[in-house]
Amino acid sequence: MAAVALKLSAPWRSVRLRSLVRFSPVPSLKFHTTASPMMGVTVEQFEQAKGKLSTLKNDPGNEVKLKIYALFKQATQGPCNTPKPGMLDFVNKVKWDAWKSLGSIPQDEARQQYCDLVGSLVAAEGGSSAQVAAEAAGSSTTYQTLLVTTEDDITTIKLNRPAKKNAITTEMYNEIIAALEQAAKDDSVLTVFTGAGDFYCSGNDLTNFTKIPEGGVEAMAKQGGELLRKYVKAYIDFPKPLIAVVNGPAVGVSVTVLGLFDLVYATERATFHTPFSQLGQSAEGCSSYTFPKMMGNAKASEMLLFNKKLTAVQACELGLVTEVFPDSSFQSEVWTRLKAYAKLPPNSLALSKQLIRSMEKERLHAVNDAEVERLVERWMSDECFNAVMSFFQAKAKL
Ligand SMILES: CCC/C=C/C(=O)SCCNC(=O)CCNC(=O)[C@H](O)C(C)(C)COP(=O)([O-])OP(=O)([O-])OC[C@H]1O[C@@H](n2cnc3c(N)ncnc32)[C@H](O)[C@@H]1OP(=O)([O-])[O-]
Repeated sequence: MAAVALKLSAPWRSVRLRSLVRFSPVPSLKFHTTASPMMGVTVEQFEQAKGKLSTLKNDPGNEVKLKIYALFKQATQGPCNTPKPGMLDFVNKVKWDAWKSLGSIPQDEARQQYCDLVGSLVAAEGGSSAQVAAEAAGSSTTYQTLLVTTEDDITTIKLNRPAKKNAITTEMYNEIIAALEQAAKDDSVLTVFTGAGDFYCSGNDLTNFTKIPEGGVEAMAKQGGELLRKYVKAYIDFPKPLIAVVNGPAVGVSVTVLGLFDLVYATERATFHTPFSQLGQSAEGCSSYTFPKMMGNAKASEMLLFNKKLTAVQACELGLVTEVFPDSSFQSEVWTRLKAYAKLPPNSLALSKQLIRSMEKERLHAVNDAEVERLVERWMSDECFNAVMSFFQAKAKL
């Protein structure tokens, strides 16, 4: 999609660009209610976000404009069910693709994402209370793969590649590290991780293995190892309460690092899967230490060696998840609670967290180093190569 969208490039406010953003049928929104907050966004807030869009001075780029268009359509009309435009109808085809790529995400989730995205664009231009967290240090970093916002003393880092089930690309690892560094420094009390769309995260993006640098597979494995070490370190050293709002299935590295969070809230729809041996790989995210510690060797081995996928309730029984919520009330219950927690004295919270973690820090860094060393070897193995190839030949799905 990116390649086609680039061909649409036009200056902000040009006729062609306007046709992308304004194309949306604005009137007659089909909401069930006009007042009740759904996932924290009211119809009024959605309308305000729509109004703010026209005040943007800078062109956010075609990728973002398509995303805005798609979220608007999804928020107001639901999933895309219209016929696919013909191959030669380029503009309508990329718009249709963008809308279709949102799959079946609910209208309230789309409305939330729409407001988050518009809010972060407005904030990046310096005009909103919904501040982009990355701006705190004076540099107006915007993220390509994340939505990062700070509101009600909570910095939220939302993985934002719903069409790829939030699989983590190399760029995304780097952005998450940067977002965590920024959240550690900003004024927020809590930092929350969550995913856009119906998945929390499908783990490491397997296309990372197909980008072989000049030094070949060995260089790719070494660079990947360094990035992973830095990534996991960012969680180990994170100084404030870190909370996962697991909005759907979670796979691989997104599950293992949960052992480094302070609270994990999950919808009943979530599952937890670490299919390392199936992929010819080995445990990471400090899970070879945190999982046996929290659930005992036998249960941890079932997950880390034998790929057992846990339901949210099972993960809660084993101590990986703090609490499970019905899917229908997940967002409202969790956010109500988090907003109340964010009013607690911030220094007391941070210091207590650091006390709990401090005994473990050195050990966790050592575990991270050892796991990365094993993985670098694994990534050069035939077992791993064959598993990744099977995925791309569509032979294998978890
Ligand atoms: C770094 C440390 C070591 C490793 C740690 C790990 O995390 S190990 C764990 C590593 N993780 C895995 O092995 C998970 C591999 N993924 C799967 O097995 C399945 O996609 C699924 C079960 C997650 C979802 O099945 P579903 O039928 O509900 O949805 P769908 O399949 O239609 O997906 C929609 C689109 O997303 C794409 N996509 C999704 N995930 C990935 C990914 N990780 N990568 C790349 N792409 C991914 C998928 O190709 C498709 O793209 P398309 O065709 O539209 O261009």
